[in-house]
Amino acid sequence: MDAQLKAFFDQVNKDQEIYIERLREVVAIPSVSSDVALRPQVFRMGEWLQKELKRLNIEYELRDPGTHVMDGVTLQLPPVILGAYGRDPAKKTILVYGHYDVQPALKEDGWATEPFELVENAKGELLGRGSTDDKGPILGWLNGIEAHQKLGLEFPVNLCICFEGMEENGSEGLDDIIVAEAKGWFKDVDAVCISDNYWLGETKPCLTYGLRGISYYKVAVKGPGRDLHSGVFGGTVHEPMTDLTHILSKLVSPHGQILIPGIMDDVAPLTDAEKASYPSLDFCLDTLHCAIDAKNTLHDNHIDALMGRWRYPSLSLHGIEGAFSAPGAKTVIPAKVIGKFSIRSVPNMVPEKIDACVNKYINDEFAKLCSKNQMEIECLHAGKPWVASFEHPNYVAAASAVERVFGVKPDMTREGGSIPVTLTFQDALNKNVLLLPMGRSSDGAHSINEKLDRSNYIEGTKLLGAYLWELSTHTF
Ligand SMILES: C[C@H](N)C(=O)N[C@@H](Cc1c[nH]cn1)C(=O)O
Ligand SMILES: [Zn+2]
Ligand SMILES: [Zn+2]
Repeated sequence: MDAQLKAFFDQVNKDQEIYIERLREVVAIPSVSSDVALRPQVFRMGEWLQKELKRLNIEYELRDPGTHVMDGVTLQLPPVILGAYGRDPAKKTILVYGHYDVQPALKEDGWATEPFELVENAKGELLGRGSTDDKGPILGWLNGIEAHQKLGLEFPVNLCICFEGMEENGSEGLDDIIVAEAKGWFKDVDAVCISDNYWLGETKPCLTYGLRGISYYKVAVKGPGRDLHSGVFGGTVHEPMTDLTHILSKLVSPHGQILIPGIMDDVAPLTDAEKASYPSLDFCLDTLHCAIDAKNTLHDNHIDALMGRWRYPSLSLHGIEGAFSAPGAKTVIPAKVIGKFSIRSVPNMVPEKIDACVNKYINDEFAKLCSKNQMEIECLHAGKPWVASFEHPNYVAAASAVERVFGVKPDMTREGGSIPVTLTFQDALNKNVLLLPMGRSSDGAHSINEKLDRSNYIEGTKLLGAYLWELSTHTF
């Protein structure tokens, strides 16, 4: 295996410019799943991937997740792409999942460069929406296959692929497809790997065994039949913005404490073993400050900060649709406003209980206002938290691969973000799931100036390949 891996690593080094051009091509496709106008671009990105699978002789089929309603419009959901590279019964079959949709991005949000044009800066950062989340990692798997083909090297495992285009928008329809394919396309799967999260810091790779869940809400308040002049009507009407901001201010304290009764009841207690696992992690407050480009952290020690990030729930306010947000001093009373917030959940919280607590509390708080406006709460999507066993050979193989590529043992981490489908894979396939991140903590996923460092992309491509080689030597 050593000789094959060396050849593979050399090939990846040699082809790095090709990989970067490939990343440039996919970043240029604005596959934003949460934007009605950009939905065709998500399909375009799916087509790009299908072409690539064909080029690499990867057998594939599409699954149609159906339609959904977004912003009052019925839309076709982008296809789930199922691939199979090799079906040799003598080899292990590893399922890799990734998503080809991205978060929204506008230059005027504060990007230094055009978000959908890949730019490499002097620090070797590849800037562009989706570079780290999750187009770079998806390409990492495909680049690895290409490198093996160029070398005429037999692939060490059968690779089963599941790429979806709705992860950033609730993975609508995917759970049903996974359950339906558990005894179909996924029937031979031995283990699952997802590369869609980030290192804890800047230098040390990690393996991730936990994710928070997410329950995403919108609260709409509507009053007058149209927007009003605040000079003419201010002081005469119940203003929707006033009601909404009052409700939003009751959800979470400025110190991050969730104020909804019952929400914290099911949070798994901290065990001694878990407590003991924090000090050895390669993480400090400076790492966090560097990732957020500021020092306004809630906690004054890194262990509490980590716990706040991945083992306790949090509630974030995201925005208000319909509110005046342009420059200038428009004197409007918006007729309808929609507040957006989400709760990141942890073991043993369940979406149904979260939903019951949120609905009761917001209805009670709105009733206290005695407002003549109308208020409606809707959960847009919900996914459960996930924690796996990292004793499994899937993790052992990944740890060996990290040592081969980076010369260090990885940290074992959890993640504050959510990939709801992770738990579905674990439960429906009854197989171990591993998160093997490619990018760094400072990559700015979902934020402005998202990037993937050239070294993370290239070494990460080696890591994904080395992991498959390591897996081929384990029995499970
Ligand atoms: C961790 C993963 N790369 C990610 O970004 N997941 C998203 C999923 C999501 C849910 N609603 C919208 N997006 C996240 O954690 O926000
Ligand atoms: Zn994301
Ligand atoms: Zn992602």
